[in-house]
Amino acid sequence: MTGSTAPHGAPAPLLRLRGVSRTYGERKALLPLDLDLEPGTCTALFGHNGSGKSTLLRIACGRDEPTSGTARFAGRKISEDDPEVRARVAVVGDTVATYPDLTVREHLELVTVAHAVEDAGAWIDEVLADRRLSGHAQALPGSLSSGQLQSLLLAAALVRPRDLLVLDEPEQRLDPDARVRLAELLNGEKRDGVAVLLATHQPELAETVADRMIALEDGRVIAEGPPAEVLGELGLRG
Ligand SMILES: Nc1ncnc2c1ncn2[C@@H]1O[C@H](COP(=O)(O)OP(=O)(O)OP(=O)(O)O)[C@@H](O)[C@H]1O
Repeated sequence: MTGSTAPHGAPAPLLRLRGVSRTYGERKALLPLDLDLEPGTCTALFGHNGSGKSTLLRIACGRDEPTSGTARFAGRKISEDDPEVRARVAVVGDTVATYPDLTVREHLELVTVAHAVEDAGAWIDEVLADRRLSGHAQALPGSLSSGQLQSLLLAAALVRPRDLLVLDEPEQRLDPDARVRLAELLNGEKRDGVAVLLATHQPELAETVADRMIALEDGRVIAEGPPAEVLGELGLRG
């Protein structure tokens, strides 16, 4: 699915943003920027509250349209209304949205049915175990801790097919052990050829998983490059 190749032989970017900006009324949430994301790579967005990370992620997954510029996924304008985008782009948002009357397992079953996943039972068991949720499979969301709810959001993205994984601060509410396992998970996604785009407030996560880091401030790119270099520029590293 991700095997397209650019004319010069390098993998074609799965996600290509060109001159993308977003304005809300008078507020410039995002100034024009470019971003290419290739299969099997991870780009991390970093910046203070309100710097524009979620705005960029919403455009990248087709939930919002840029005020200017173009956002393309696999060569076509990205929109979450596009069945191909819904089939290939998995999103872990920054807010927890669950059905209060469905168990943890039923949430994941719902996702696998929607995405026509075959042999979903065993796969759901595996994802539940990886996210340390096996003992809560029959629990309703209201009885979960905030970290367990976050793990459920991650699990819902993992039980379905995906070529692009977009995550908004996936480390939030997770304990240190779960954060280490999150980094392992994202590196595994890259090995599987998934393109990963995440916003994070955790420099260690960016350094462990990201090939490229984009630091934003007031909607503007203030540093961009390998995470160690960007964190150095920001004075957040040795
Ligand atoms: N729907 C909206 N209407 C008006 N302004 C918005 C809207 N969404 C975001 N903004 C503004 O755009 C700017 C960027 O917000 P955004 O949510 O992208 O920041 P962020 O970097 O993700 O912050 P955080 O780290 O707090 O999640 C902020 O000034 C915010 O107030």
